[in-house]
Amino acid sequence: MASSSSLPLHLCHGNKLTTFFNRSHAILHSIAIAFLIHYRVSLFFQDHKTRTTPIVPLVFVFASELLLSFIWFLGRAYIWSPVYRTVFPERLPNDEELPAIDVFICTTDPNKEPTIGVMNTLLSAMALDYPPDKLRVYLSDDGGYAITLHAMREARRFARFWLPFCRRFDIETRCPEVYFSRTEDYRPNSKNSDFIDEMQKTKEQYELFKERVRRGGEECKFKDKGVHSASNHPSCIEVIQEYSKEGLVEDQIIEMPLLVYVSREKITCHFHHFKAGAVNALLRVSAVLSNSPYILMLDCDMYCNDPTSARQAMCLHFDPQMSPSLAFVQFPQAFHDISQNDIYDSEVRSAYTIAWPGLDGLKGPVLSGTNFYIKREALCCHSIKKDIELRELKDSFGPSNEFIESLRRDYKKPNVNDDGEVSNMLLEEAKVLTSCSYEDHTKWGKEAIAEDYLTGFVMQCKGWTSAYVAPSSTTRPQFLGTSTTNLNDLLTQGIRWGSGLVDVAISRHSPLLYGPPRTSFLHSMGYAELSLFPLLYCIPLWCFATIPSLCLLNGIPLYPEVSDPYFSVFLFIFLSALSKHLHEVLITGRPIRKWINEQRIWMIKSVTCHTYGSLDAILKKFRLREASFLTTNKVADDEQIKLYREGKFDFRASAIFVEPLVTVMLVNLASVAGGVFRMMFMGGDWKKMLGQVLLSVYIIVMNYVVIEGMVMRKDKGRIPLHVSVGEDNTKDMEHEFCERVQSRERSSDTTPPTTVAVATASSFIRLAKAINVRFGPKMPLKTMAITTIVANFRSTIFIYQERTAS
Ligand SMILES: O=c1ccn([C@@H]2O[C@H](COP(=O)(O)OP(=O)(O)O[C@H]3O[C@H](CO)[C@@H](O)[C@H](O)[C@H]3O)[C@@H](O)[C@H]2O)c(=O)[nH]1
Ligand SMILES: [Mn+2]
Repeated sequence: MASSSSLPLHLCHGNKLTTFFNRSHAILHSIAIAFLIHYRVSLFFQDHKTRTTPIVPLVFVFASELLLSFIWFLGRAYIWSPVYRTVFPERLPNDEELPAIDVFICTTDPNKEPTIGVMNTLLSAMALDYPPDKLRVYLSDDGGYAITLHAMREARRFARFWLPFCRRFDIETRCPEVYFSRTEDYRPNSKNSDFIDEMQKTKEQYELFKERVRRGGEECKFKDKGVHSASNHPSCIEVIQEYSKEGLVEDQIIEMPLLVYVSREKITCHFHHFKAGAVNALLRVSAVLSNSPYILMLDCDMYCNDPTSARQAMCLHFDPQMSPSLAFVQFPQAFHDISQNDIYDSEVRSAYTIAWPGLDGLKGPVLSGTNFYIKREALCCHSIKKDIELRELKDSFGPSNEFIESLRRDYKKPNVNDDGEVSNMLLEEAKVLTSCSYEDHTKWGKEAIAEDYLTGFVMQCKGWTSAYVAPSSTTRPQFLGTSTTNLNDLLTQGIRWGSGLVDVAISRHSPLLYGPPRTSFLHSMGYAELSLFPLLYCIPLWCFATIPSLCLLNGIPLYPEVSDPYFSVFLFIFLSALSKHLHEVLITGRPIRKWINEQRIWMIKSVTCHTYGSLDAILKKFRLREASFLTTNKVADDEQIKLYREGKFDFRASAIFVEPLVTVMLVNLASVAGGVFRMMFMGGDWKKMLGQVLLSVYIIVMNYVVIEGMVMRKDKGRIPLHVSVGEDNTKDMEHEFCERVQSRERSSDTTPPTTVAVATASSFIRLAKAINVRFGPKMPLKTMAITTIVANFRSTIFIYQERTAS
């Protein structure tokens, strides 16, 4: 592939100064950690008679310190040699030389993913600045809803107005909803009357389109109600064709991408692998229909915000040095609904500004589920050589001859005639390819061929590389989606991610074990950080949130005395970690407030979704739990948006999320109060306890919003006095559990504990209930085991309290 000029298509640069600073900091911090380890280890070797602290809390705290240090160490991979890329799409060769691209869009549930939104994504992809005969857009509808198919036909009809309009006036915003909802910025030359006319006309057509979808939606609802079920339906594949020529000049030919609706077969009892399964089905269908060498993957809410993204990606795919091994070009996930304050860190800043550029400097970023241009070859058939046996291929890819043929052949044009008609034979084949049983006894089901993080990792272990292109300060984000901007959705999504990542961490593909011979150690470290962070944050953070404070309450010191030189080691590590984070936030151009928000949400996530996610993964490993995929809600709730914009936490979240927060807060508040009381009136030694006081105070100050939600706020988003649980089927379980706890409480012979201890204990019960609710309905026995452990933890505290008192 020849470039039209000798100028490079892209540049790749690092930042020497920042890298030098980061590496120096890493070394300094490591030395401090070495001192810490030395201090702790020597404590263990001390004569147990002179050691004032009991061994159990010490072991927990030391283990937590080690875990946090370890995950910090893994994260150094990101700062080691990050790179940033600039692309020059204008230097690409002529359009004739550009390769074809299949665009995959996945949707599943019109109730959570409004159809108009999905169609906007579709239209924005159709309107990409790329030769239309080289774009083929596939929409996978996992629910198989008639409304989606209907809307797609309407979208094609509207595209006859939208596409020419965008091309003629070189419109940058090619998502119609966004374009028409803007008041200013009707570029390019708003004064041009021709433009105004066209714009008005297109706008009218857009309104008409929405109206038709809405009306059709009602009819479809009726239809869908009858025989249809989202988890049980036959496959349906349709190449969307010309609707009618109404409203158009006779021989007006508008070049349009091929548009295909795909709904794979679903049978209730057949496991369908969620999005990964949908993508696999798309891979097969598109192989027999168009077989484009490149694929763009999009979530249904991720619209193309910069029409040049395809050309940007080609700048890297055309680079003769990178191209042979380059599997995919990843663009960041950016969101259109992020507020100034962003209390939940919905933009996931650290991933897209630190981790991805960091990995890009090693061997390439993680496959992020959406917004990437990938080589088809890298996804399924890189190992195909001409002499491979047909039988072998069928064992891997299933019985379809048509599909296997596609592995060896380059399609110059889609297997569709000019009127958009496909032969019946091919449609039948496509149906076979999307049937539930097609994957049986093949590699499709076993090797999760399309499962973002793992797919990317395995690919890179096979020698493929990837590249990351973030928008510069002067260019637009390439894609924009809907983020999770309320606590419940955020943490629910967090459970799924945590569970998926830890899944990999405890599998045979665990990055540190599977990676090193196949990919560099640094690169494996980066991958390991990503897969382990939910697990390696939740354990230490639970420990730090409870053990030091409970020890403070009981007058047990865990950290060196203020006068001890080792105290400064601890202080240094604490401050060094915080200031490094602050530095990172500032160099990525965010305000200090962002740092506070990230610290807070890090703690909140660790004790909630990371905990549940890790638990989920571990239980799945032992087959005690089934995989699940709760689709993220993309419907905006005004009340929620209002709270998010005002920067107020929305605690109307499931009890399983709110309970742990309340627990941790109560424990720490009680401990600081009790600890200070002890020091002032009971002759405690403040010098020994200062570390713990500081830690608890830090937790309380950072999570002040929880206290505010508990006692100060009066709006709907506050934490209700009774965090009631809405799930009916868990009610009985919960009731039974409460009974048991209460009867045990009644029969216990302990003397009434202090009010502080009651508060602590009762919040542990609430926590136990929360865990019970999450894991209850599916596995009563195991849940009981877990809850009993937690409840016993509570009794342990009681006993502990009594012992130390006497
Ligand atoms: O059974 C399913 C479930 C989901 N989806 C689609 O998968 C996409 C992602 O689902 P969403 O609920 O939006 O999840 P998010 O957490 O927002 O998505 C992030 O996390 C996913 C992995 O958990 C990645 O696959 C996504 O690309 C990434 O954006 C959506 O288009 C869905 O329609 C399906 O096609 N079939
Ligand atoms: Mn999403």
